[in-house]
Amino acid sequence: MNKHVFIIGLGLIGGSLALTIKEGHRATISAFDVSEEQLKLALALGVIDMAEPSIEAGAKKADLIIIATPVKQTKQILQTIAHVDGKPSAIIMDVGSTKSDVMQTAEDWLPEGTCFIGGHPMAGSHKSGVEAANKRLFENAFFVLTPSKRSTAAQLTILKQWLTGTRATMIEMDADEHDKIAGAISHFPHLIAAALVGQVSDLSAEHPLAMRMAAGGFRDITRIASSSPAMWRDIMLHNRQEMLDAVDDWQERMRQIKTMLENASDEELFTFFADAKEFRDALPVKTKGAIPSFYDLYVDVPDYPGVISEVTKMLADQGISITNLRIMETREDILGVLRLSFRSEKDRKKAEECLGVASYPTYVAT
Ligand SMILES: NC(=O)c1ccc[n+]([C@@H]2O[C@H](COP(=O)([O-])OP(=O)(O)OC[C@H]3O[C@@H](n4cnc5c(N)ncnc54)[C@H](O)[C@@H]3O)[C@@H](O)[C@H]2O)c1
Ligand SMILES: O=C(O)C(=O)C[C@]1(C(=O)O)C=C[C@@H](O)C=C1
Repeated sequence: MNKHVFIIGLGLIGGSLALTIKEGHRATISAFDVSEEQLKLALALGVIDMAEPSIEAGAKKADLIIIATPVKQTKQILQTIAHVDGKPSAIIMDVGSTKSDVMQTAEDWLPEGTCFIGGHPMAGSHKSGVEAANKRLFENAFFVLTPSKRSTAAQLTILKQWLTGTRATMIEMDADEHDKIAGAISHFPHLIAAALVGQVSDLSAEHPLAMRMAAGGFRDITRIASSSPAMWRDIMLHNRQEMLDAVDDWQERMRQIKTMLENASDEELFTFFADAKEFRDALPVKTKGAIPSFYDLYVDVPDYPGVISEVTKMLADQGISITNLRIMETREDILGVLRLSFRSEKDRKKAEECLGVASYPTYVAT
């Protein structure tokens, strides 16, 4: 019999999951979203098969329910679902960036025997909405699952089968440990990115050139400050203690840096940067996960008219598709002024070979 998947909150993550499930399963996928616009768009883009008029209507018939709203709403939705007379075999999951509060709400509200498994794909974007949904978003990323008293090993296996199309690496983790790690590698960096933007924003009131001069370094470290403010407000409030601890730790680090600067301690400053570089360089580059790889290739091209079309034609002649092209405004630490993005490592390798034959130096950023 045809299975039914119901997604609540059809934005970037809900939409991307719908696309991955569609690929691997013959299931009807329906969704509910408070935004009718999102539902209309999702239907037009073929992301879902049908829109539901309410949470109750979709939850009643679903085999798999995915809650993909901001975390504050997820907790309210769990309370709504608790009153729905759904299929006894249904699996309910969420995709929220914080886990402890959500797991506690499921435990407090869902009736005995209802299956709930927490989820968090460690991949995303600063973009929101179903228009940004992408079936490859989770490829090679970690997908954290937090099983609970409300789930069995067999149900966890079924859920993993539903999620095979993500091509993500499933890992199981306790909610508190998840929140500690995600707090350090995702939540706190968003706080710092926004604070850095605030610092430059204040500076540009007096020095308007600051905004225009902002180059690769500032752009790289602050890309995530363009994310949804509502989503990040909720994440901060749902991982508040970890954030408070991280702020304390950060203040202590800043105090140490201040001392190094006051004392002009060149050796200590060198060690500070060298230690950071060593750890950062050791992060995996080929797989997604803590830091996603985008299959980018930097090409050092001479400065003459028509050079970009020469490069793109060369790749097109070899049947290699480019998913994105950017002319770098500054060279920074990367040689090459053209950044080409590809869909896969295989395409990037082919492009590297093709451009190498034509004597264009190419570089892969690590
Ligand atoms: N964006 C990321 O990088 C990322 C990555 C992993 C996990 N997450 C988590 O995934 C969840 C969704 O994030 P997103 O990036 O897809 O956000 P999004 O803004 O793209 O989508 C959220 C959707 O939920 C809908 N919504 C809000 N309240 C609702 C309600 N009460 N009922 C039904 N629909 C409602 C919104 O209209 C929107 O369409 C969040 O909990 C977030 O923490 C985000
Ligand atoms: O790439 C981005 O824009 C993200 O912010 C993705 C990111 C992250 O911090 O790494 C954001 C939130 C998530 O819960 C998981 C992934």
